[in-house]
Amino acid sequence: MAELAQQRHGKAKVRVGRVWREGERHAFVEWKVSVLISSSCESSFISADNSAVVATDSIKNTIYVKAKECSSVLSMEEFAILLGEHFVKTYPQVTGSEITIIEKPWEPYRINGKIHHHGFKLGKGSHFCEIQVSKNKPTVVCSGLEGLSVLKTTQSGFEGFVRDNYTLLPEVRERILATEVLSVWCYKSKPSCYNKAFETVKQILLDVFFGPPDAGVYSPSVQNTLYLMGERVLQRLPEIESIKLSMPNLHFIPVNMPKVGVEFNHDVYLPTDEPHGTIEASLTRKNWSRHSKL
Ligand SMILES: O=c1[nH]c(=O)c2[nH]c(=O)[nH]c2[nH]1
Repeated sequence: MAELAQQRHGKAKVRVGRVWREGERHAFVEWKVSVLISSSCESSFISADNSAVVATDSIKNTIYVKAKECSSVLSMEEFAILLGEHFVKTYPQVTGSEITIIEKPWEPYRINGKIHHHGFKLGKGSHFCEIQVSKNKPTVVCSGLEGLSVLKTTQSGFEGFVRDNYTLLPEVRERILATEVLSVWCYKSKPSCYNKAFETVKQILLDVFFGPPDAGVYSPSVQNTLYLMGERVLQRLPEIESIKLSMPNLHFIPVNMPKVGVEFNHDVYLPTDEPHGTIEASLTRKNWSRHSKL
């Protein structure tokens, strides 16, 4: 005979994106929420009687319901407390709950000291370079930026694409646009300072992605935004010969579960990394000639 010494169940790593759109500036958080509840449901383990089990699927749904109910911005600690209390208060058989939340450190984008109304950035991105030295060819100098995560909570849509028997995606003029920018550019002449050129390119990419801090700029597709970002770099930095941009479309899926009281109103999202759209392009100057691997 075995003794059931301890048991818990719950749902782990439930991803939630929450946007609050009151006021002129949007607030946004991205959380990964895990819940474990202690409850008297030993009989589920021992004798296959599930009558006391709060399904882990319901636990997951509850996270989205509570995120929806939070009508103004709150800290993850406050959210965890109200979520944990919900399980303990709602179900007589639940004696305890453990809530763990990890928050992605999205921060509002700042342009010249002004806070962007709906643009967010994660980290700074890394600077890298790729140099090719040959005996009988000029040295090729390419620099790059990787891991620059950016997100805007509005001013993005995607319409007018192919609709056929395989299409489910609705056309939208309002969605979250999130990506992690990877870019490599190659020089045709030496800039006065490589580090300064890197900072300028990064600033241009960010400025074109986000648009002005108050109104932003509408993105009709990742493709168009990517092109405009690269084009602006070639316009502003004559020493750059070509630029490649790769921008995954990191989907924020609307959470719409009317049966449990979550009607999507551009507020609660399921953030995803995989699968993601893959959008990439290389831009060169019109009279560009030198061989490059771009
Ligand atoms: O900006 C986008 N470009 C696409 O090619 C695409 N495809 C898709 O499903 N969503 C999007 N969004």
